[in-house]
Amino acid sequence: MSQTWLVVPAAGQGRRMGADKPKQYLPLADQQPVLAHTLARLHRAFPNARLVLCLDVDDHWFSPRWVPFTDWQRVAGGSERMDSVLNALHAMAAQDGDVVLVHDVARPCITQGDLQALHHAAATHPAGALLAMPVADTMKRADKNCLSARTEPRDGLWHALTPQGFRYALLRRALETARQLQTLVTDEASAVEALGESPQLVSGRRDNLKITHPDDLALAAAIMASQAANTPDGL
Ligand SMILES: Nc1ccn([C@@H]2O[C@H](COP(=O)(O)OP(=O)(O)OP(=O)(O)O)[C@@H](O)[C@H]2O)c(=O)n1
Ligand SMILES: C[C@](O)(CO)[C@H](O)COP(=O)(O)O
Repeated sequence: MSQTWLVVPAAGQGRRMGADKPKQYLPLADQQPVLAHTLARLHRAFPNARLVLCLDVDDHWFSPRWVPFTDWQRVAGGSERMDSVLNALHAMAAQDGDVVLVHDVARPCITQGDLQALHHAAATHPAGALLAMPVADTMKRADKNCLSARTEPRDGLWHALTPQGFRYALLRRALETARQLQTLVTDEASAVEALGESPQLVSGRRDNLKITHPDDLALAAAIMASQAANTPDGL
């Protein structure tokens, strides 16, 4: 029986947020930090999973009281998100066939339904899977003066979200290859695609917000309040 692993990249500095601490430690609903909310949602879906938490080596905000998992470890983050994830993969005592879900700590609004749907797709599709949502807006290409140069075709365009899930051996090979080629990837699926594989797109909720800019905090809090009010069996 393969094990499920959760890798949570949480070593970012939150520069675009511009706060006095990394955004994963900013208070959200009931004043718990973003990190605590994200881990609670992951634990509700996968209470027996093994958690690998990527934290900056100089992180002095983290507290283990926010980790509900019994089986967890922390690893040092890297200079880029992909380095943090690869550090986690190198620290895991995983089997090649284990399922690894990678989820941004900055996405606390993730729901149980999306988590279970993604996990099933990652466990059944050989090239893995990622939550994503089809582009619904007209897409513009800006020039250097922030003028609209042209409209990009949006047919078949999706926003990549997280979690993204893969068998351990495939994900480790993909990220190690990206590093060897000095290719900077901003998500795991990019590295897997570069191997010639095609991960499954799993249509996810549009409220799976990545907290990035200052106004995202109030938006995330509003989403979580709405989810709590409209999901009788919990989130
Ligand atoms: N070296 C890094 C950079 C990012 N992340 C994590 O990757 C996720 C997505 O990254 P992003 O939203 O860009 O977070 P930051 O890098 O913190 O934001 P910014 O780019 O504004 O500094 C976040 O959960 C972040 O903590 C990480 O673990 N290690
Ligand atoms: C992984 C990700 O959330 C998918 O959209 C995104 O690529 C993270 O990018 P960031 O620049 O590290 O926030």
